[in-house]
Formats: sequence, C-alpha cells, structure tokens
Amino acid sequence: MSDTAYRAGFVTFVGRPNVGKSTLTNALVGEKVAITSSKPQTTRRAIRGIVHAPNGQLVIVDTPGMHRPRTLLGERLNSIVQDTLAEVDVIGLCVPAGDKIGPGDKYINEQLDAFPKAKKVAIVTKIDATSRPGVAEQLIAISQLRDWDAIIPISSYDGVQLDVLTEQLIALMPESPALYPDDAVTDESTESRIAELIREAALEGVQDELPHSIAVTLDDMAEREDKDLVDIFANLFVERDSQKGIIIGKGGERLQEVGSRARAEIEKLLGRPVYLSLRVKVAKEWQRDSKQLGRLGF
Ligand SMILES: Nc1nc2c(ncn2[C@@H]2O[C@H](COP(=O)(O)OP(=O)(O)OP(=O)(O)O)[C@@H](O)[C@H]2O)c(=O)[nH]1
Repeated sequence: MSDTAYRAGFVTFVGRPNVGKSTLTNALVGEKVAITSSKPQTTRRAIRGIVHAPNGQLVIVDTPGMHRPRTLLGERLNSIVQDTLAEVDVIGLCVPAGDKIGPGDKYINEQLDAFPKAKKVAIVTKIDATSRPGVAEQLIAISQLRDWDAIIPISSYDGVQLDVLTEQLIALMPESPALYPDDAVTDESTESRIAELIREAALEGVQDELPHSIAVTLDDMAEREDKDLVDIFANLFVERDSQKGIIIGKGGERLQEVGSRARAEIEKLLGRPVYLSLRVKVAKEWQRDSKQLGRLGF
C-alpha cells in the first residue's frame, strides 16, 4: 500500500441526540443533505452524504440517535442504527466540547465494541462554543474511553478542522475505486429531500412530543407548462386532532410560516421557483402502527 492510494468507504457518526451529527454531515458534504434541528432525535433515515477529495471519497451514512425504544418507530430506528454500524468502515463518536462525558456517551461507546471491524474515531464537536482549555479537557476525557484510531476537535459552524477530519477519515478507509460519480452529493431522491425539508420547517418552534409525531409525504410534483415554476403538493401528518390545530396555528398562520420556510429551502435545492401546497392530516398513532409506518416510508 502506498500513501498515494485512492481510498473510499463508509463512515457514520454516532452520539447522543443533538450532538451535531447532521450539521457535521452537511458541513462536510458542503450542501444540506441531512435536516438539522435543535429538537433531539429528528434524524430518521440513513442518508448518504458524499464527500469528494483528490485522494478519496467518504460516504457518510447519517443515523438516528441511539436510544431506548418506546414505540415501534423507536424500534425501527434502532435497527437502522445497528444495520448501519455493521456495514461501515469507520464509526465517529461525536461528543460536544462543552458537555461533560456522561452515562449516555459511555453507553454508546460501549455499544461500539460489538462492531470490531470498524475503525473508531472520536470527534469533539462544537468547539466554537467552548474555551480552549475546555476543549483540551474534553480531548483528554474522551481519550480515556478507548484506544481511538484518531481524536479530532471540530466546529461545523466555523468550518474549523473539517479538512483535517476529512483527511483523517479518508486515511482510515480501504483502498478502493470511487463508489459514486464525482458530482454526487447524496443518493437520496429529490422527493425525499423535499419531504425532509418540509419536516425540518415544521419542527421549528414545536414542543414536547409533537416533533416525533410529524411525518411528511409528497403527493405530487409537477412542472408548470406556462411558466418557470414547480408545483409541489405535500401532506404533513400528525397523530392527533389536537396536534393538527397546533401545526396549523391561529388562522392558519403557523402553517403559512412552515410553508414559506420550507419553500425557501426547496427553491435552494431545486434552483427554481416553487409553489408549495401543504395539507395537514391526522394518521392516528402512526408511530405504533406497522401499516401506517410503511405508508409513511419507514
Ligand atoms: N455552536 C455550535 N452548534 C452546533 C454545531 N453543530 C451543530 N450545532 C447545533 O446543535 C444542534 C443539534 O445539531 P444536529 O446536527 O441536528 O444534531 P444531531 O446530533 O444530528 O441530532 P439528532 O438528529 O437529534 O440525532 C443544532 O441546534 C445545531 O445548530 C457547531 O459546530 N457549533
């Protein structure tokens, strides 16, 4: 093996909810391929972001956070995580610089023992929000969890050390030809990226259990014949009638805000003007019902 070898492979970031995994994926890819939110556990599917470098390629598989399942949705999410971890070449455990390493981080770290084939990297995230001595302390604390293949402090917000992280991850990948064409950023369909952008907009400002009750499907997407406009018809599902009211808001105000936030993001993605029609529907207890989960794409 020589240092000039081209390397390519799969990496996934794990860690407690809200540690910055999705934001890191987007920052490395340079485009929004994973939705982010200040609500924990909003990542639902294995999204592949692809990072291209002259000497290699990283395929990032974004996973839901690991947690104890309380619903059928929770169980499905956990099995997505297990399947993903069994397949990847490198696992990056993310821990924010400013949070003391706690039982949650240790639990996840211990779970990684079940995947001996994967190289393991510790990523200290959000270093922009912590003092230098604080970051140094965290690096020492994390080094004590296991014998890591690398420990890297980063900030997705400031773009600090992202190139170093990419370089180190590629160095840990097997020699391989490129796995995706050099212009690919994700293998998610445009439709599912649009549905995720709508879900992201709907998550903004909602509280308690509601975030987990929201699901989005696209009914139709079509080009207008007479002008440069894409019509998108989407459904926003909630679990209860009471939640429907919250999503729609007084006089439909909230739904309008969600629609215009989502539309702005979708227009960025498509690079063209969009007309977005959102309909709110109730799918009773969909998180616990296997038929409904299937219909909503889980
Ligand atoms: N200060 C700072 N905040 C960040 C950074 N990266 C992410 N965050 C914030 O941390 C929160 C969680 O980020 P996500 O990327 O959604 O976290 P996640 O780990 O993917 O969360 P789940 O999808 O819930 O598992 C968001 O409010 C982000 O804006 C960073 O580099 N610096």
